[in-house]
Amino acid sequence: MTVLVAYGSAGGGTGEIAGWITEELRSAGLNVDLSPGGGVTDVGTYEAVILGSAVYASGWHADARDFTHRFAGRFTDRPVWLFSSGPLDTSADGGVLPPSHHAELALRVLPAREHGTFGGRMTSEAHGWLGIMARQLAREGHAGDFRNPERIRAWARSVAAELRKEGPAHGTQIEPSRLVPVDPSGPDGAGHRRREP
Ligand SMILES: Cc1cc2nc3c(=O)[nH]c(=O)nc-3n(C[C@H](O)[C@H](O)[C@H](O)COP(=O)(O)O)c2cc1C
Repeated sequence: MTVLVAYGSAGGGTGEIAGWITEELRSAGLNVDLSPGGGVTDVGTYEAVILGSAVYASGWHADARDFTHRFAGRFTDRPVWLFSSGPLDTSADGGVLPPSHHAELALRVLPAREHGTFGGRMTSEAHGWLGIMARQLAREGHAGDFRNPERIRAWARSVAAELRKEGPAHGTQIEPSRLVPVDPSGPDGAGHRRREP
């Protein structure tokens, strides 16, 4: 089974998380391609996808947003998992955090079966605008690495176990007729959304 791990990351912290997830999936015997979401042009060959993003100002990185819009409605018969990396504290390890509106949209339109939130990382060595913000956040006491590799790796192992148990033929089964168009001119217009029951 070939799995795509795609991500949006400005400072590299979320890219590293995607790398940890990739390692766990490969250890479980899965073939995995790892790529920034913006570089993915074709998802036809993948039997499952994990899409993750850093959170900035309560929203997803452009690479993850673009992936969502580009491939809306393409995973009705294949499983998708989502993750966000953001909080600069340990709140993500303390319970389920609500998804951002971009993650909420991706859950509906890809569609995806689950969204997990992991802590983020902000270091004052970041360059450019990130560095300026990071130094500001550091002054306010928010800088640090709040990612939890063990929790992230355990999450990836549970995804791998689900994939191996279900096999390639059993994805998130949503009939195309249950997808209805949304206004693509709207701020979150992405082609389709799941029809309300
Ligand atoms: C300007 C700025 C805004 C941020 N806004 C949020 C936010 O709204 N919610 C959140 O959970 N984390 C927020 N963060 C924290 C980032 O999501 C976190 O640092 C993340 O690990 C960055 O990932 P990256 O290194 O892959 O870009 C913000 C960080 C910066 C610098």
